[in-house]
Amino acid sequence: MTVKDILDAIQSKDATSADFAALPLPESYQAITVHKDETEMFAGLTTRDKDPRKSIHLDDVPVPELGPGEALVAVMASSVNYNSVWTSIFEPLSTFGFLERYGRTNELAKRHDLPYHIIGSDLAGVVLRTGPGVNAWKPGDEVVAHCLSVELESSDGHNDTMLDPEQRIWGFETNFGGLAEIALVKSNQLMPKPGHLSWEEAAAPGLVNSTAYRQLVSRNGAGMKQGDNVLIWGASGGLGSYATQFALAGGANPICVVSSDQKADICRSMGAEAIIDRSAEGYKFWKDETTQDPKEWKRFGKRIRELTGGEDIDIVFEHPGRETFGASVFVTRKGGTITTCASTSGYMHEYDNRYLWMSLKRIIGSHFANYREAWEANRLIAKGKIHPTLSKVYSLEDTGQAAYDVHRNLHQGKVGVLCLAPEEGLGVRDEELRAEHIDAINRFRNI
Ligand SMILES: C/C=C/C(=O)SCCNC(=O)CCNC(=O)[C@H](O)C(C)(C)COP(=O)(O)OP(=O)(O)OC[C@H]1O[C@@H](n2cnc3c(N)ncnc32)[C@H](O)[C@@H]1OP(=O)(O)O
Ligand SMILES: NC(=O)C1=CN([C@@H]2O[C@H](COP(=O)(O)OP(=O)(O)OC[C@H]3O[C@@H](n4cnc5c(N)ncnc54)[C@H](OP(=O)(O)O)[C@@H]3O)[C@@H](O)[C@H]2O)C=CC1
Repeated sequence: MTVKDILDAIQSKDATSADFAALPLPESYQAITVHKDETEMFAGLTTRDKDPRKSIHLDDVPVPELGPGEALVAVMASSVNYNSVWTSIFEPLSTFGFLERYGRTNELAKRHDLPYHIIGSDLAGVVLRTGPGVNAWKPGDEVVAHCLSVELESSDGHNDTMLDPEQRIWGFETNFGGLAEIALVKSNQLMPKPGHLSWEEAAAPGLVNSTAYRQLVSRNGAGMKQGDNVLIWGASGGLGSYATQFALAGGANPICVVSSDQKADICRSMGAEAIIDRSAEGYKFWKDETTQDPKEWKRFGKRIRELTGGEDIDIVFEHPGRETFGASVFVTRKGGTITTCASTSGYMHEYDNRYLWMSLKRIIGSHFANYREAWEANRLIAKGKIHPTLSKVYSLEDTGQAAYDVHRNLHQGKVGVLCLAPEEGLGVRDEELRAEHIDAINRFRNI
């Protein structure tokens, strides 16, 4: 039995759940990995010079044992997230530390502590097997998986599953991720695959869409409301392309920051009007490595006021971090909110606290999304209210190049990866809904 037999079953129109359940599992499968004995390979290099193409491997790996409450999924497609870039350059720390720590928690979790890390935090595919106690899903179900892995044995996470003390991001802080032909997930990560999308389109939004939903829309994040001026950094990037859609769909006013004409055009085509090209306008918030330039914050704020008819920002959707955070705090209106989920350019932020406290602003930390938020975000995709922002699609063996593109900011929106899917465009079940939204679905393709 090989993965080819699994693919044949997925592509046959008449395979039943019983047929999938009867398929023997292969002994091994292909997966994108990083290796524990290579974690020092980039020592001494700058972040920019660490090349994911050198650390990312395509390996044959054994199928992991299936535990209670878990599912093995045949992965048709996945996508590249920035967390896989971090893993592949071993920053800010090697993810093998996460796997070791997880492995120490219980007997079953020991499976995750291996000398290789199968990465990837998105998937679209078909359930192959479910473990004891799983009733909601069965072999043959077409699914996407969100990346929240929690144990929920502590009451801390019972109101908001992101607050579980054993909260992990699947494929980053756990093993057996989605950039592979088969993945292991907790069954509570599974959600129905939106029927109007192909495998690679369905695999694209998961992580970033859910994160943007919590960070911007949810009451756990900024709780955006109609009319809010929302400053969105990287507005055509992974997170930003969903934040922009949420702002527009929610009646807010996105002020989109991008770094090229092409990206400005993408934001315009999504429906945004207020756009700032940070490259063309040359903002330099730091005079040198340790000194910021408040004059540049003011120039940036003035530009925002020009675009808003004199208004300041209600919500900043932050993730670049050190480079932009001082400006973000400054341009926020009295009582406004800066919500942050990342620090791509550096995690030791500096800002002038007088502008925060004197103007009663708030900084909110946000991370991925809880079970419910991830489900709500996926529902919006399934209803055609929010669309995938898939640009380019790579083969599994070219994942290193795909991660390189994201690391070097050469990409637009989301970058997809075909895992078992032999070509793009497969897996669409609802042609009618697709036809209704085809332009929006294709907006980012091949640019
Ligand atoms: C969905 C996608 C998301 C993304 O893409 S996010 C971007 C990628 N992610 C990242 O870049 C984050 C990577 N992770 C990290 O960098 C680290 O993961 C953290 C900095 C988040 C945490 O580091 P850690 O080593 O796990 O925690 P500690 O707090 O540095 O050390 C733990 C030790 O510190 C003790 N401790 C914690 N809180 C307190 C306290 N309040 N007072 C005293 N001690 C404390 C603990 O007990 C423990 O101790 P003991 O080492 O002895 O076990
Ligand atoms: N905590 C969480 O749950 C999550 C955290 N993240 C983190 O968020 C960050 C962004 O992820 P994602 O959106 O997928 O990545 P992308 O690279 O797809 O998009 C980020 C965009 O931010 C802009 N940007 C990058 N650096 C800077 C800078 N120095 N100043 C201003 N703008 C900048 C770029 O747009 P442009 O050049 O057009 O301005 C870029 O396209 C990563 O660090 C990632 O790890 C992501 C998802 C979830």
